[in-house]
Amino acid sequence: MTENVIELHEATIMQEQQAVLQGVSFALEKGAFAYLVGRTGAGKSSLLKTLYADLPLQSGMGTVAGYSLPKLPASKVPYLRRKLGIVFQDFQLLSDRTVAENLMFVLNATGWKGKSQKQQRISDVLVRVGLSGAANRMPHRLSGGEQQRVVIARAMLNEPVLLLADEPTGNLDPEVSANIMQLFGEINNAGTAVLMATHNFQLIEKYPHRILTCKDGELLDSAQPR
Ligand SMILES: Nc1ncnc2c1ncn2[C@@H]1O[C@H](COP(=O)(O)OP(=O)(O)OP(=O)(O)O)[C@@H](O)[C@H]1O
Repeated sequence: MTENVIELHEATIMQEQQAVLQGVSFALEKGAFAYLVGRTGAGKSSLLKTLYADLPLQSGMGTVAGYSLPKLPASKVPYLRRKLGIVFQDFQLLSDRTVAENLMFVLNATGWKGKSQKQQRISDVLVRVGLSGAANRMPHRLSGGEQQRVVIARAMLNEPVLLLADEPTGNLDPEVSANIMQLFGEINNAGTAVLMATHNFQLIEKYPHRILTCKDGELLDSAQPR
């Protein structure tokens, strides 16, 4: 049986009291990779926010990582987020802490115990993103691409089943963007599903995957052409 990490059925994606997308139905299987595209304001970020329960799902059905979205109580949101890795365009690292301290902050906030286990996990994720030497550096001393790798390492701390990325290469030059895409590919090959919003069609051409398109208030799916 295939497991889906995302299932939406006839969902309406809302901002304030306005419907941004209607009749949204799609599933993303465990370990799959899909892009989310569409013009500015088409609803990509709103859809992602709904998936990580930053916006409520008020109409339609939806589950993410096994959590049912409609009426998800606020007390359950941290448990859902622990199953997800979330990566944004602007790096959002704590600027007054080292790379390792940024990662430790998340481990402490998500209930990890044991100093040596935590240090080991930090070391493992930094190796995975190719930054094993950066643990004691301050974020602003790193390049944009390196900072984004730290953000990806942070997103991987709790071994998410799903990585949600909103314009993760938006501020990076083409070569660094390609490196970040290769890293997403490795993470995906290791079994984490990825849903990535992007405007970068060169990357999509170079690394082809299923494409979900926000258009005219609907979500179109390259896997289900009309
Ligand atoms: N916080 C908010 N409050 C009210 N409306 C919002 C809010 N954020 C976005 N919107 C509106 O929701 C619609 C969808 O915006 P959204 O940010 O999801 O689009 P997007 O496809 O991610 O765009 P971009 O590519 O520019 O990031 C837009 O009409 C936008 O003006």
